[in-house]
Amino acid sequence: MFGFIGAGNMVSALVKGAHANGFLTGENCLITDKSGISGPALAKSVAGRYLVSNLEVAKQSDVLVLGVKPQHILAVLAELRSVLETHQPLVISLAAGVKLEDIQMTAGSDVPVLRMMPNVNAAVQASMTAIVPGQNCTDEHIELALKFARTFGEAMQIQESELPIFTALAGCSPAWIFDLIDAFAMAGVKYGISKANASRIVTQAFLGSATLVREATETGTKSTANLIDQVCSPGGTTIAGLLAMQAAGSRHSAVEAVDAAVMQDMILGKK
Ligand SMILES: NC(=O)C1=CN([C@@H]2O[C@H](COP(=O)(O)OP(=O)(O)OC[C@H]3O[C@@H](n4cnc5c(N)ncnc54)[C@H](O)[C@@H]3O)[C@@H](O)[C@H]2O)C=CC1
Ligand SMILES: O=C(O)[C@@H]1CCC=N1
Repeated sequence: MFGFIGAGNMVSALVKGAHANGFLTGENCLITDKSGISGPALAKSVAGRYLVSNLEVAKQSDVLVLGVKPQHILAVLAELRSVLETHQPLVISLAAGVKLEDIQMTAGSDVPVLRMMPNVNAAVQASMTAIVPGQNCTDEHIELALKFARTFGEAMQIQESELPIFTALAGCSPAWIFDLIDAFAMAGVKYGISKANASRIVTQAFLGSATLVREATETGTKSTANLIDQVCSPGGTTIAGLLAMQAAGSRHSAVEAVDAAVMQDMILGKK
């Protein structure tokens, strides 16, 4: 049985993806949340069960996914500690920043705990998800977590020290990419194209470009630099635009975004 505490943006995306895959069904999915609004709606959408109590969900779950904000996760775990110690479900934390050490200490020293960092693209089964197992996780726990994560996209096991940068590059980057898509679409609007058409055009450009990069790098045929050269005709429109974009700080702004996200991860971990 999979239990979810919190039914906000991330859990909704993840449950939707795993349900579309057929992994989560009405039979193996329990959901609760504090608002009492998003939880019942999410449970209904996947024919799962909504329970009002975090404790009840913890008691009935073999895998317990904590989808509350980082600021709330330790309080939620503390409230569940005695049930977790007796029942020992695999506890999966989605929280950015909050360290395994703190999760373990609050959940109980024998409880298997694991950090998972998915992203909102899980809703369309296109997440890039990392897992970091805690000291009590067996090979079976790790396999189960990877199997679960692969129902809503790609997954990899990493070290906890790599999680801040993974969170920036995979967890946060969808928002940055949505913002870029919106910015290019607005430029289209400036030149008289409707926002809907401009968004459609730009979205297809992002999709196609990502697909091409993946194919070229997986087959080892071309690097991203080769692909850039392929589009920039000498004296052409692309090189003029690319140099303008770089002069405006596009490369630097990508690094700045990552630096700020990594810094915020550290701040969340200290709270
Ligand atoms: N939104 C995203 O793209 C990603 C979020 N995450 C992580 O996922 C977690 C959830 O983030 P979001 O879904 O964006 O937040 P959200 O604010 O959309 O959802 C939080 C949910 O937790 C529930 N909640 C709050 N306190 C509770 C309590 N005491 N008991 C039961 N339910 C409670 C709320 O009712 C709500 O359903 C965070 O820890 C975040 O770091 C990780 C990767 C990506
Ligand atoms: O903004 C956040 O803190 C969460 C973690 C990664 C994406 N959203």
